[in-house]
Amino acid sequence: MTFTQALTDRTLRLNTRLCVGLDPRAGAYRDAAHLRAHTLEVLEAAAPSAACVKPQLAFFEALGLPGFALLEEVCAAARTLGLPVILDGKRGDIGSTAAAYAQGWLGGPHAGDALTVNPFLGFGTLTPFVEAARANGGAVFVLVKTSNPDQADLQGQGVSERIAVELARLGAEERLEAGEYASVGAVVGATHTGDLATFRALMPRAPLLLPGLGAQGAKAGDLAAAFHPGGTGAVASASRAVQYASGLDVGAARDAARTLRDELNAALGI
Ligand SMILES: O=c1ccn([C@@H]2O[C@H](COP(=O)(O)O)[C@@H](O)[C@H]2O)c(=O)[nH]1
Repeated sequence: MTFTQALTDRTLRLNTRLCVGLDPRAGAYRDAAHLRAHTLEVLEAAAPSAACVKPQLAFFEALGLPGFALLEEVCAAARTLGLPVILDGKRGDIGSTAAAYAQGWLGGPHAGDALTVNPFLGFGTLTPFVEAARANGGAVFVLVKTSNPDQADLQGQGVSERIAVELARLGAEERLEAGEYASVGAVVGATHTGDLATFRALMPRAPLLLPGLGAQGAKAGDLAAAFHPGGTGAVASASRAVQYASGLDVGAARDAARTLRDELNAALGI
């Protein structure tokens, strides 16, 4: 089963459109062992409410070698829990270096099922990522319009729309059954509620990753336009609002994930 098939399958089977972000912040813990234990506990607690999990590579890289070991553990635990893994690395470079990133993060020892990718260096530089994703049954989520206010500095002037059109073109290369999604997805901030319908329409076969739920102010009730009827085609992501819902209380993380899942479903009338 490919990443997008697994994501749709879990979305419908568990009735959840929530992506749980894992951003383990070293400063929140006594030591590395505490960080490791809490991160794995949150993952397990939130999993029943999650369609997928999104470890943010920056927080693992910041830990040095033990961070890579923990990332492998997180990916293995996610697979045991049946959770597709989106690595949030926002990689992008000239083509030959992009190929190395793609090899490492979509096929290497720390590989996820999907990777976030930065298109700033040009559409041609997406090719190694797309090829690696397709070869491995994985996916890429390309930055189209990020959730942060500063995105307007560079992503205005129709730039996001141009990226979306290119992603739709790439997705159209794939032979898909009805209800299936392409291996080329898009990151669209959940904070841009007024734009969700436009991007959904521009990229009909692309899975959408909507970060910004919770801590960045986006509300589950405002995201319905990103989904197809039946509640497929998108996942909304929350990291701090789950992992640190109430300090390091794992029960609160479990409850927060449940609440966000239910709020997303309520917005869709599901
Ligand atoms: O447009 C984007 C793309 C990625 N992110 C990442 O998602 C999480 C958000 O964390 P919260 O705690 O839910 O705010 C974080 O890892 C970002 O790097 C994003 O926020 N916006």
